[in-house]
Amino acid sequence: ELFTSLAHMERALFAEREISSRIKEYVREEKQRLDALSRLADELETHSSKALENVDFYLGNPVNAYLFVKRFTVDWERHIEDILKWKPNEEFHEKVNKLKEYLPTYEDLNGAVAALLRLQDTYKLETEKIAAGDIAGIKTSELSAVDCFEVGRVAYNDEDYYHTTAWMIEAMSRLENEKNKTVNKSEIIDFLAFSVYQQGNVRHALDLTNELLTLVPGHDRALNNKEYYLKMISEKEEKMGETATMGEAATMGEPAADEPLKNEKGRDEYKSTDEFIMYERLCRGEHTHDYKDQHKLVCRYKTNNDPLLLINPAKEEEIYLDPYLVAYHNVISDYELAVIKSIATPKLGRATVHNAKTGKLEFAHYRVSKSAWLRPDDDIVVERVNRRISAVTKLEMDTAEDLQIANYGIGGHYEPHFDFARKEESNAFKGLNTGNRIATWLSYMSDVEAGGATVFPYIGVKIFPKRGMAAFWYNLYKNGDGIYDTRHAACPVLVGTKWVSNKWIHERGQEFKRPCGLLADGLKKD
Ligand SMILES: O=C(O)CCC(=O)C(=O)O
Ligand SMILES: [Fe+2]
Repeated sequence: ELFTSLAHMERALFAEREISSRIKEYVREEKQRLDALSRLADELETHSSKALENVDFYLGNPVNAYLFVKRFTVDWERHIEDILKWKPNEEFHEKVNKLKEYLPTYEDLNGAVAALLRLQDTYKLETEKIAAGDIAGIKTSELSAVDCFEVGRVAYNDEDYYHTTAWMIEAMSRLENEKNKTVNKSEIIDFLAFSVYQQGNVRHALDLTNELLTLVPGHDRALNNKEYYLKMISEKEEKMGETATMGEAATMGEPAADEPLKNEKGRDEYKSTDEFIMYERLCRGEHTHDYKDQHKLVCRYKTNNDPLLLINPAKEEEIYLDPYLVAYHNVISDYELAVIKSIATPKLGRATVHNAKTGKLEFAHYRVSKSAWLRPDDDIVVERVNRRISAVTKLEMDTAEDLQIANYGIGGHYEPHFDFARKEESNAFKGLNTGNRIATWLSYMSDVEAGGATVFPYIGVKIFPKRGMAAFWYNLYKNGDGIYDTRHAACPVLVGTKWVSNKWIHERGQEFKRPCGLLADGLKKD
């Protein structure tokens, strides 16, 4: 009796000890979870308060924009969701889920990567430099191996094997230097092998697949692919005949392993036209044309004997003589710009701009019309600006078309076009009843940190935006013919945001200001 009872007691003591250690284990796990949550909260707080200090600066950078979107898609799914799910608290989850509505999605991730890759192409940015946090000399966050890997993966899903290869190679090289590896080497090789195969480099794909198999010996897909690649190579060798040696035959007609083929898929024919090539060169700020009249260009104070300009002359800089193209510096004040920006409301329009929410390029212009929502003072400011434009250009201001305001985000651009209607589009401005667009006044309402130039590919002119500056040119000769050399485009914004407004001036009403002529001339205003 005593003996059994003692045995019971002893078992009870063991149980007591076990309960204690279970509790301790539970508390340790809870602490870990709370530590992780608290680290996460700190991280989100640090990040958001730093970004909120200067939102335009922060989100105006394509790398920051990508990293921001990535943290709420890929990172969230990989690391954050688990921490939050662990021991759920319903009220907490309900609140977090509500806020998630405002967070970026995978669609945004695709958009951010697409913008980054488009900018990489237009501005010829090296993958290595972007990853090292250098965008055309502007310092940004560095990318980790997994950051590069995710860029490559988005490109891969888009069947863009050229960029997949470049970014996976960069991920590999970043991985070598990482103390805490952010991604598995085998995952990178897996994508890389397939993308170099898609680019036509079977031998390189085979080498990579062998490397993958040394890392993950039983990898099913790699084993299958290896067999397939070997078969392709031996078929090719047979075709090459007996004259070539084995090694040569296998690589003949293929690029060297370190020289991936450029994938042409998705690049429409337009992109290889002279015009597009010139457009991109000008966007990069390259010199494309020698201008024979360069020495004739002057800068001058312009008053046109108009009282408004006598007290405050326009600072005119000639850019081109035929077609006549000039810039006016500090011609619109910061206050006026602020008012014009504030009255811009989004409406469907006609330019390709970057939608920050979807990350896509879409048609959207901001249109200002003289309607009820204009505050009385705003109206006066718009009138005042129009009055100044009229004084400077010596043209009548018309209200046939509303002031068009465009806000381009990262990657936002507008491909080459004419502002006037061509003969075959005789109906273009019919409804307006004011004729064709005789001239364009383009106001720059913001500085742009990098990119975003207005370029004229036929004459080799590039104008880099400056806040308060305006560009002015005639679209039509005096006889009404269109001036085709005015074809122009807005380059993608590389860093920053770009605000412009277009004031189109029409033919009607200019009868005394700029009389018609019989000839295709009359480019000079005086
Ligand atoms: O934004 C620019 O630089 C040019 C815009 C333009 O050409 C237009 O809106 O018609
Ligand atoms: Fe235009």
